[in-house]
Parts: sequence; C-alpha cells; structure tokens
Amino acid sequence: MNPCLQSSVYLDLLLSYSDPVDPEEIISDPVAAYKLLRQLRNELINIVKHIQPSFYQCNKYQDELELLEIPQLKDLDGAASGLIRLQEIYKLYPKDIMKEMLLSADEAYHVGLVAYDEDKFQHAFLWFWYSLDRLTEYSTTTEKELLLYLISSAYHFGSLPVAIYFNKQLLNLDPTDEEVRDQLNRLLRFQRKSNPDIFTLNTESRNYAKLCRGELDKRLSRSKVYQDGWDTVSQDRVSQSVFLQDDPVATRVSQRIADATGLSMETAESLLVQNYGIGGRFEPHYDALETGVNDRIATFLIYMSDVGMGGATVFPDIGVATKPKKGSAVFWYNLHKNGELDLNTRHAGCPVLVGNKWVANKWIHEFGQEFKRPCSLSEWE
Ligand SMILES: O=C(O)CCC(=O)C(=O)O
Ligand SMILES: [Fe+2]
Repeated sequence: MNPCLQSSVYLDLLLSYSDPVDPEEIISDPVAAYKLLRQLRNELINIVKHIQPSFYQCNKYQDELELLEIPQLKDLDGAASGLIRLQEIYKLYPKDIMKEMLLSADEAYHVGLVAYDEDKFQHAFLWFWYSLDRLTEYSTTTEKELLLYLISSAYHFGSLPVAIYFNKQLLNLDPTDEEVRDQLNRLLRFQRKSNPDIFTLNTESRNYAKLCRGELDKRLSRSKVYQDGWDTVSQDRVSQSVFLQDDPVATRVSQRIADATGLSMETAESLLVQNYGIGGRFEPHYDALETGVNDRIATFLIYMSDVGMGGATVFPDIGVATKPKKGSAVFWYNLHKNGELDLNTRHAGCPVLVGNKWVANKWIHEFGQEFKRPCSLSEWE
C-alpha cells in the first residue's frame, strides 16, 4: 500500500480513539476514568511507535499527528491522585472504590506510587497491599518491589509492627539477602526503643474530612478514664464515645443482652458506642471500678465493624485475644461470685493499624443479679 494512504487510514483510526462514545458516563466513575486513560495512553504510544516511520515519509500528516492528544504521564498521575483524594475523604479501602471495575496489580501499584509521592503513606500502603493480592504472572510489578514499598509505607505512617511483618515476608523470599536481614534487625531494634505514643499519629484527623463523611457526630466526644475519683482524658484511652440514652435501638440491644446472659439490665449503664481511629487504643485496664458498691459485675462488648488491621481485644494475663468481627460480641464477668475483682479480666483494646473500629459496651452492675447470679461465700469463687 502507498505509505501515505496507509498513514491516512491509521490516522483516522487514531483520531477515533480520542473520541470516547459517552465520555460523561466514563468520567462519572473515577476508577473507569483512570483505567481508560491508562489504557489509552499505553495503546496510543504503542501504535504511534509502530506507524511513526511511515508518517515520516508523508510530511503532510505531521500536523495531524500533533493533534492526537496522547494522555501524558502527569494526566495519569492526576487521575490517580483523584482516586486517592476520594479514598482519603471518604475513608474507603481500594476495594470499596472499585465497585464494578477492578484495577490490575500494575494499575494499583501506580496509584500507590502516586500516594507515596504525596506522602500519603496509609493510602499508599492500602494500594500496595491490594496490588500484592492481585499480582499474577502477567504483572510487570514484582512481589519484591511491593514488599519494599509496603515496609516503607508502614514505617512512614508509624506502624513498626506492620513494617516488621512485611520485612519478614521479604526475607522469606530470599533468606540470603543480607541487606533485607539488616533492615529487619534495624526495625526490630527500633521497635524495642520506640515510644508507644507513635500510635497516636493521626487520631485527631482533620474535621474537614470527617464532616464530609458525615462522621462528626456531635454526640461523640473524647473518651475518658476514671482515675483518682475523676474522669480524665488520657493517652491510655484514645477513642471517641457516647452513651446512648433513651435510644430505641439501644433498648432492643439491651433486651437481647438480657436474654443472652440471663442478667438483669435494671442497673446496667446505657450502651456506650465507641469509635477508634488509626492509632486509637485502650491500654490494659479492669472494667470494674472497685468503688465498693454496685460495681460492674460483667461486660458485654459488641463489635460493630471489622477492622482492617489491629484493634483486637486482648487479655494479657490469660493469653486470650479476640479479633473484631462485625456483629460478634464478647462477654465476661469482671467480679467473682464472692464480689472480688477477677484479676484475669485485665484487658486492652490494641491500637488500630488500618481502618476504623466501632464497638458498643454494655456494663452490667451487681444490683438486680442477686437471684440471677447468686453470691458465693467462698473466698475462691
Ligand atoms: O475496644 C476494645 O476492644 C475494648 C474496649 C474496652 O475495654 C472498654 O471500653 O472498656
Ligand atoms: Fe474495658
């Protein structure tokens, strides 16, 4: 075929690319828009590479070639940045952003890199993690690259345990890699020395984003701890909470707790709804207040959300850990039948590493349980 005629056919084909059928529909889905832009860029670059030599023989098509607006790398970064902004404001996981259209491992890796470049390490982490999950033999991104970025992102957002976890995975890939082993040892040394306060990073996240999510429920306020006769704000308890009084749903929940435990709710406290952000936690404590009369005989703790990572409730003295699972609950007696504090009930809410934790506590008191959980005179029970 005449090279000039051939060029003209290619050119028509190329120009038809820049004219999507229904741009509005595509643009309304940010993931689809990102994907389209990326595919368009890759394909156009490929085609132009193949046909450029024949274009050079026909000068008259040079100008048209200029017309062809191949998306630039900065356009692609911009689209990724838009996804990250959505994720940030609405606290979404990558999988929540992608309803129908899934990003490939390579695409998610690129979004992660953009987030990382913007110092948004928690978001970068989530994209790298998603990418790792979707890695296939056709991906150009490698497991090693992803693990390196997962370690570095976790380190930057202040989560040494997570950085160490992925560093161990990286060492598993190649146990002879001395550099990776040295890095792991550095992280472990650093962990031994570090101040646990690092976990408070980001707990007071910006009101702006919270308001956009409709999350700044004015009823929630910083939780306090009971110390020396006072309720005080403390770094030992980083969460927001509210007692739900006269709430019809809380009343139904209370009835179900009564049915499940066989205990009276007559003197129980109102349901306490509690929210922990990243780094939120409750250091080891007893729920019983040891005030002498009508103490908290039992605790019913309901998990209202799953948590991305961290946030378990742990009982260090008996070696028990329960992982939050939306819709499940833990129940325990804080007091022995003789009314003494059960020392085994010391427990903690571990720091939330990824995500958001919602729980509801029902503290049940002694009065009203006389026939439901009879007292014992034994000093052992
Ligand atoms: O959030 C948790 O897992 C524990 C909460 C707790 O211990 C409490 O609120 O007293
Ligand atoms: Fe507690």
